[in-house]
Amino acid sequence: MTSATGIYSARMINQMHQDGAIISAQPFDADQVQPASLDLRLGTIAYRVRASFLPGPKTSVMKRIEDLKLHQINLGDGAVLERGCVYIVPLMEELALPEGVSATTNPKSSTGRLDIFTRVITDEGRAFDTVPAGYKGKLYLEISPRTFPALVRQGSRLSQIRFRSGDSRLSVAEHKELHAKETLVFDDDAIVEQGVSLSIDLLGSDRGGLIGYRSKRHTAVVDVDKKAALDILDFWEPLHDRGTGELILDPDEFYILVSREAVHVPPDYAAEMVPFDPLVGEFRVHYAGFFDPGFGHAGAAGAGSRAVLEVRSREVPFLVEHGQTIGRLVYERMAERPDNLYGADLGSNYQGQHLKLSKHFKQN
Ligand SMILES: Nc1ccn([C@H]2C[C@H](O)[C@@H](COP(=O)(O)OP(=O)(O)OP(=O)(O)O)O2)c(=O)n1
Repeated sequence: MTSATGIYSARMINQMHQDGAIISAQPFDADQVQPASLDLRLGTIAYRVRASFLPGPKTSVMKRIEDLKLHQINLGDGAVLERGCVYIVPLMEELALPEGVSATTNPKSSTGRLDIFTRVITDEGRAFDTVPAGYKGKLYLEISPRTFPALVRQGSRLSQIRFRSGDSRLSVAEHKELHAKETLVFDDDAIVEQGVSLSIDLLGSDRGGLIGYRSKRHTAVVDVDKKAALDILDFWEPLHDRGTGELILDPDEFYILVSREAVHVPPDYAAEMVPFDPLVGEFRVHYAGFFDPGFGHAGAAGAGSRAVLEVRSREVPFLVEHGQTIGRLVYERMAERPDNLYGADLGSNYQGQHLKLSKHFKQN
């Protein structure tokens, strides 16, 4: 195994699996290892709990589940997870990480686009979605569908994990340098600081004024494992610009919007979208997410790819305007260039996307 610092590539993830650092009773699914991440699979049982929690030092997740459990559900034949309820599911993958290798987890983009709130918890964990270096033990997924009831089963993949050694996030100067060389966002006025800023497109000029979607309430169930199965209009209300370039976010609603800028992740890098500024608390990109090496890369048929924004207002109705900054893409070095890039024959769902709902909907 190479000792290079940075995000682990698909090859290095497979190597960790062979070396016993990632343990799973069942072999990986064919497309489970992505260019710079591994999808995590649900195990056989979901525990419905009264409240979300972090175990903290000296406590295991199972111990907390025993205290907070309402009932348990077998996922073997599939089960519907209800809106607003909190479930904890032990995952099929376990870890025995070498010292110096840590990991972070994040909902898959498809999960975020369905407003299914998910976070990974570890034994003795003090933070969500954070796996400390050298962690040995099980992984658990907290799941809470916020908008649509979700049909899941053993093996469903709702979240993903990224491994890294050291910290290879780029500094301000390195972001500026990489942007000058590779163009990270296609915008003449790009703001490049600790990451590149992304703003909202509320004109939809290239889509006949379609600016996004607002979720409907009281819908049918979404089967998380079925692609292109659902009619958009049964679940979403399309939103059109009426010449103002503005939108009032209702705090009780969930929105899918799109970035104004096309984005680019060069092959030797991975990126993560984070809220623009935690102090701008009125609205946020809800789940943000991992961006793969090669996303938006012309050499992987990605030129022009936009970032999809899952947006919620916090407490009050909040007016957002075309071009308003909403998120930040922070770049990190890969430990090595992945053999395959996002979009290059990997069955990737979102390469080259503009405004795009999750893969579960029939796209017109
Ligand atoms: N808020 C976000 C998060 C991610 N992405 C893009 C960049 C990612 O490289 C791509 C795929 O992300 P995931 O791997 O998280 O998504 P899925 O696993 O659901 O899709 P795929 O099967 O295509 O990998 O989507 C996006 O446009 N907007």
